[in-house]
Amino acid sequence: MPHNIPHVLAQVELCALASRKYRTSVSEISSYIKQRFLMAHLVVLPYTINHKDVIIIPCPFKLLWFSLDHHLLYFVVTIPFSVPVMVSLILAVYAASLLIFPASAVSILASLDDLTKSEFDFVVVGGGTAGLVVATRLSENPHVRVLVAEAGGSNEGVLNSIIPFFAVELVGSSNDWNFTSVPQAGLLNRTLPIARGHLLGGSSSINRMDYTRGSDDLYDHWANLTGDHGWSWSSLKKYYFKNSRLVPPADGHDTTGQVDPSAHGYGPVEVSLGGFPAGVVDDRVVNASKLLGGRFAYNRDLNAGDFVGVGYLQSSVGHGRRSSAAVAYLDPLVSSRSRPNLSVLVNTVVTKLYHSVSLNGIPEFKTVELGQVNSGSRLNVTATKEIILSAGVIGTPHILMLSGIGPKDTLASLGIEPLVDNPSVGQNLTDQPQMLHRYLLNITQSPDDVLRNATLMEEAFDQWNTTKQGLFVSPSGSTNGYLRLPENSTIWSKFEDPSSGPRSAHIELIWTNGFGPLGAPVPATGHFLTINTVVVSPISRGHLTLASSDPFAKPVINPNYLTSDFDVFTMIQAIKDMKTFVSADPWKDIIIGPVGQLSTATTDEQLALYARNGSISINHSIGTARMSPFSAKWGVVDPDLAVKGARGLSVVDASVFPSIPECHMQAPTYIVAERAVDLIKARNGLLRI
Ligand SMILES: Cc1cc2nc3c(=O)[nH]c(=O)nc-3n(C[C@H](O)[C@H](O)[C@H](O)COP(=O)(O)OP(=O)(O)OC[C@H]3O[C@@H](n4cnc5c(N)ncnc54)[C@H](O)[C@@H]3O)c2cc1C
Repeated sequence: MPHNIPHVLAQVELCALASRKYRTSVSEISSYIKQRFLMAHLVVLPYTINHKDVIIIPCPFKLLWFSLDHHLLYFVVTIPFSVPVMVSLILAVYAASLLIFPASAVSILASLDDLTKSEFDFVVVGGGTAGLVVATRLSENPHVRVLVAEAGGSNEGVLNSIIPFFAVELVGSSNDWNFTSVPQAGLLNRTLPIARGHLLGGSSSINRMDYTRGSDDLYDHWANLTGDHGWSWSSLKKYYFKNSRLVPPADGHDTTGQVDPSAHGYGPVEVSLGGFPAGVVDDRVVNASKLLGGRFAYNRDLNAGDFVGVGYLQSSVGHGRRSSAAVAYLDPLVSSRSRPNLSVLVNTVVTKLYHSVSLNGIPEFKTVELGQVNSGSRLNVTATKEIILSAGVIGTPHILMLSGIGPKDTLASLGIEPLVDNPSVGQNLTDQPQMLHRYLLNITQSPDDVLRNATLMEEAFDQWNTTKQGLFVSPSGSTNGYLRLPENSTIWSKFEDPSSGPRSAHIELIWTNGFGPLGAPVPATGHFLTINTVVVSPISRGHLTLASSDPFAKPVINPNYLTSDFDVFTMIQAIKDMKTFVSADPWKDIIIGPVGQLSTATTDEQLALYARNGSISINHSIGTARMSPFSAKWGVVDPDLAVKGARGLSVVDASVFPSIPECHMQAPTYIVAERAVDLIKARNGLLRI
């Protein structure tokens, strides 16, 4: 067959192009394409339309077009003919595509006054981690009009959000909602700051960037809890792959044995290992893990399904810069001036949702009320197909209750008309308590030098600015470990295992070279090792409720940290594990001793007091609009993420998690959002393939 050679050449060309685009290996892209298209023969001509790489793929059987994601558009056309006919057809498709994709851009609107339209197919409330996935994916279809309303401002030029090392500077800044918990009974009545991102990208723009998807047990547990196999590990794999891709660390070091490339996908969020490895700490962590084995055994890639062991931390960082939902999903559309059917309105608070009609006593929500801080003005917009709440674990239940969806008596007591009596709204608030511990090290150089010296700080900044190399390319900490409680632990006589299964952990340890994170005052002398201990499978549950019917008043937040004896026991075990770990041989030449209360707390009673005195939030709250089976009387959304007892309204963010992932939350949030897009498309007749 004369066209065999072009077929082969073209397939190679497609792989090479996609490989360049996704900065991953040609063989990975090749195997992805084979899986995805299942086509034996392809002829491919790549070229550009409106700054987008477009690939024409003639194949023998089909004529259809679809988009793989917002980076690449694929046109698949039937070409059983000669080359001239094929070229004519390609030109025809090109001309048609110019009509389909006119050269205009996504609108980023700075205030309500800039909004010229009042009707959209979908209104997404909150331009955060999940919200931007939903909005950018739904608007891949040029006929679908999407509005995102985000309370915070743009992520553009927010240096602390761009430079990985400065992440912790964002907490407590104007890019943080700066919530505060009520006094915590389990923490000696201390109140705690609760951070949430207040800018495009939401918490993915201010988080520590640890990128962990949790174990296969976790998602299988979710499938059991919700009665929907679609939430299982095997079903969700494609959505995880769709979210992120592995890129080389900023310093380009050889990562063989530090990560499993086959466990990673091809999505827009860039994920990498530490690009400024702290050899003095990292090597010792890995050596101690290999030496101790057992509960501390080395795990090459914690994101490959088994989430127990010690390994190299993966972060949502690419080429020395944070890769947030805004950077990965939205910014490419802005810079390529594409997606005119997507409007993103910033500095705008969603104050309430209104229902239009009630069918069989079930209210249908179509109207979103928009407002601005320090302004009484309000504007209503309509979502003809669906309103999607992606305002996060605090914002989402807050808006639900303001709109009359929540515990009837609470709403009525605040003068809000109860439309859907649902006592689960705002309940089940679950977060992981963490502590930071310090050891004094016997070394002469560390990041602490930079933190206490303005000139070195400036030099490090210049290095990052000019070369995207050096200390600032990574968040602090490049190794972590997930441990299960010992099987013979005394706690098992009192509590059932709250974890998702044997491949999920109870404890996390994170090792950081230096007194970090920034924000804590660094002592004038000395070099330090910081270790975080985290209870990742807590039993304590909190709740959130309205303080008033004023949409700008902050809600009452009670995470109830360390109110379960299980959580206190687990934190104590975590501290003991940390001590065991740093007493291993590889640390002997370097550790002088613990700093502060850690050095005096030895008995369980003293450690419990130390834990209650020192625990803070790791900002991993979930579960305030929990997902439950269709028939369940508890829960806020069904397994398709539609709000129970309402029409036209769904929730897509970390508030729907049916149980707490024993990991960090951004990857599970992205996974939920990527699947949610298909669920929303399916019920609105928008699925093309
Ligand atoms: C300081 C910090 C550190 C963290 N570290 C990590 C980490 O290292 N790794 C990890 O995996 N996870 C981490 N997390 C957790 C993780 O980032 C979040 O769980 C996840 O991003 C939540 O995504 P979301 O879509 O549910 O909410 P968000 O990303 O918070 O999005 C909600 C959006 O809605 C907007 N919004 C809220 N209310 C309204 C309203 N009324 N009107 C309009 N807009 C509104 C918000 O401004 C925000 O942009 C961290 C979180 C924080 C805060």
